[in-house]
Amino acid sequence: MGFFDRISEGLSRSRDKFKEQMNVLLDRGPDLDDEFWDGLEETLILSDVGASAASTIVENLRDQATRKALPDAYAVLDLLNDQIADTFAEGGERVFDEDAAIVLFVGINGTGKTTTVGKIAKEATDAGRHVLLGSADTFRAAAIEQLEEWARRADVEICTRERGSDPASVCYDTIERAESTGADLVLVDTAGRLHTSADLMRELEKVVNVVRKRANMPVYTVLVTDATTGQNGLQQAREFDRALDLDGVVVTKLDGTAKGGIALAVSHELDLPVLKIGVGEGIDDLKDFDAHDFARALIGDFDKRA
Ligand SMILES: Nc1nc2c(ncn2[C@@H]2O[C@H](COP(=O)(O)OP(=O)(O)OP(=O)(O)O)[C@@H](O)[C@H]2O)c(=O)[nH]1
Repeated sequence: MGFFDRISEGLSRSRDKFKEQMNVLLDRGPDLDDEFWDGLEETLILSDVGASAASTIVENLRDQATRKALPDAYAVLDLLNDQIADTFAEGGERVFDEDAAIVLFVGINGTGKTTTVGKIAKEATDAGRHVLLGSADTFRAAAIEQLEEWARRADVEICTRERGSDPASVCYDTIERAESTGADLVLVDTAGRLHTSADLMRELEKVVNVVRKRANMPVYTVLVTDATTGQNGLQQAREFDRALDLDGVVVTKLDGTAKGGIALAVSHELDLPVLKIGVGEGIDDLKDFDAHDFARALIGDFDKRA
């Protein structure tokens, strides 16, 4: 199944929610009055795209409606998908397209960091890259074994230390190993932590700083966020970005959530490109992000004139 079919299936609940609210708004007629614009903004906010993205989208559509003398709400809705796509931050290609890079995966507990590292390892190996995994999640007992299992499935090497070890030391070992083996994509799994825990966030900052100082290739920090958490994901992203200066975001669990709009909220408000999306638990359930397909899957098409 291609990206669009997969994401379209996954986001059907988000799309149904949006459609239902839009239909209520359109029932009063297609006039481009203040009630329509306010209603559109509210519908977007209720779809979890965030207040900032919703306001940008409506402002730009209003501007286009005036410039192009659009006749009615349906003409505006024809432009909505493109406008949503344009509201995503751009520039994520470099993270996985560098000749060599270290990518650290961070986020709160259970968002899918380990799973995402495993999926990316497989994808990158299949594309001919020399991948090395680092298990800096030394906190959770099963995390090391879980990543080892993913390494086995993806057929890549992994650096680990026993549970309770200093995560920064694991990163050191991993970088040394990458240098000696010539690995060109190093994926580091870190322990999940609440963005509200100052101690744990400081620990993560230390790990990232150690890697940035020691590494001889570009270092990227990527937030793994779970779409099912909705608006809470935005607050998490703010805190992780403040602490680590993130480079991008992977949005997981987009299969079957009504809160898929959160991907846009995080990307737009924090200017973070969406690098990949997770649409299931399997090794192949990771897709490259395509803003236009995503917008189409989130909103659907609106042709009620017929
Ligand atoms: N449906 C679905 N489940 C996912 C996806 N990504 C991960 N999961 C599931 O989410 C659960 C948590 O995934 P992990 O990879 O262990 O999460 P983590 O962030 O490493 O967890 P901690 O190390 O405890 O913070 C597992 O059951 C995964 O199978 C996805 O895209 N869709």
